[in-house]
Amino acid sequence: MRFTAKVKVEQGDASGSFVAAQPPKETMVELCRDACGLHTLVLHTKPRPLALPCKAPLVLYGGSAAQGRLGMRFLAVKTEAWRSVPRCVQLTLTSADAAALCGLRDRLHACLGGGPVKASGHVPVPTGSKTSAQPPRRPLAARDLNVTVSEPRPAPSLASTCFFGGGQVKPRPAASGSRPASSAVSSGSRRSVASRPCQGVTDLSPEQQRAVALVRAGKNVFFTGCAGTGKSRLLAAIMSVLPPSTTFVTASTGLAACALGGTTIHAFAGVGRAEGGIDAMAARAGLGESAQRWRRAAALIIDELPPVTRGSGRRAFCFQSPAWERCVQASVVLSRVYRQAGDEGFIALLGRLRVGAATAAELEELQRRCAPRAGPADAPDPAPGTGAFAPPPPAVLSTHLFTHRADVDAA
Ligand SMILES: Nc1ncnc2c1ncn2[C@@H]1O[C@H](COP(=O)(O)OP(=O)(O)OP(=O)(O)O)[C@@H](O)[C@H]1O
Repeated sequence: MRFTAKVKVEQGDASGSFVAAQPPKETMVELCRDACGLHTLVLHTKPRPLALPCKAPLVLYGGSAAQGRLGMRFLAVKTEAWRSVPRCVQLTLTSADAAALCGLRDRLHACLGGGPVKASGHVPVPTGSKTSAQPPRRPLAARDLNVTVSEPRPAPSLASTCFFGGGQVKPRPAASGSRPASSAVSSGSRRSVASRPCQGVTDLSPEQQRAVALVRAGKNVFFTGCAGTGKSRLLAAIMSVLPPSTTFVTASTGLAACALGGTTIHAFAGVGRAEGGIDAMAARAGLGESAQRWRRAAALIIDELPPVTRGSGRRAFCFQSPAWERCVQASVVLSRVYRQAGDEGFIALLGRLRVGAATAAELEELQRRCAPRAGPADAPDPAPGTGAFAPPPPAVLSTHLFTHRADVDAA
């Protein structure tokens, strides 16, 4: 098939970030087959045509084709015109001839082995091409996301980070030994690890170095430790040895993800709110861009692993799941406390707090050091937005940050 449309071409680099865009131009568009039977989309641009092989991975955005607009994204393209590196190419076709756009959409969808085209929204194309000589890739299946949670066992830790390398990681070469020329890490909180300088790995403690070595070896690693044991610092060191284009940094809550400059694990996985059971989640994860993320990921970092629950079920940590045993190949517990070094009593108290073993006297002592609240000590928290809220004198008017939309709505 052959027709004319206004075509906007955007090019991305190998990591999928767009680096160049050409404004929409009236262009002859042709869908043809090459000698091997592979469908190729040819844009008759000048000085030479651009031929894009219609094989996986290709994502169609066909919901607006009937309104005269069709989008598509080709990943890992090597073309005659751009010989050097694999590219991501995104096309936006607009045409008064909506029938032609719908026809092209349906042909592409069909020739890639797709099912019926949805009337609206993204049209994800299965990643196996019937016409390609390559064997089709296995779609993501429920077993890829098997996270069945078992009966809880005693929780070994609270704040923790998990790294999944899956053996495919190609780490950056080992650090040269000197610290990079950038500012030092601020102590205290897990503020923006992503924006922190590359830590280098030589000034790490032996246990931190062991974790980095395991990551370099492509193991799936879990690391944890009390407050101030250098988890954030270790995470920064791990991130500095991994290639950013294939490393995905996630956390279980939006707040923790923001601090890392990453996304929530749900957003990365493409499972929405993780509703509808494992098969439904796997189906959602296998669509469009989330499937591409899964396939591109050589390393996955998950920071903060709070206990989770399904409905009114009992809360359980992910390391209490049988899937944990299958996935995690090494655990590292950081034992040396750096931040509170020298205050053994406080370190011990933080350790007990972490496992819920602090005594009533210790909790009282901590309460005593908190800023005073307005009103009687046992009064319930005033509800914001009800007019009952009064800033506590002499007061620090605090900002409330919520990680869940429901809490914001309820606040
Ligand atoms: N190997 C190390 N050598 C010297 N100082 C270190 C080392 N590792 C961590 N630190 C310092 O210890 C302090 C606490 O580190 P970090 O914030 O990484 O701990 P954390 O375990 O993430 O703490 P929290 O659980 O409270 O978030 C920081 O000031 C950090 O620079």
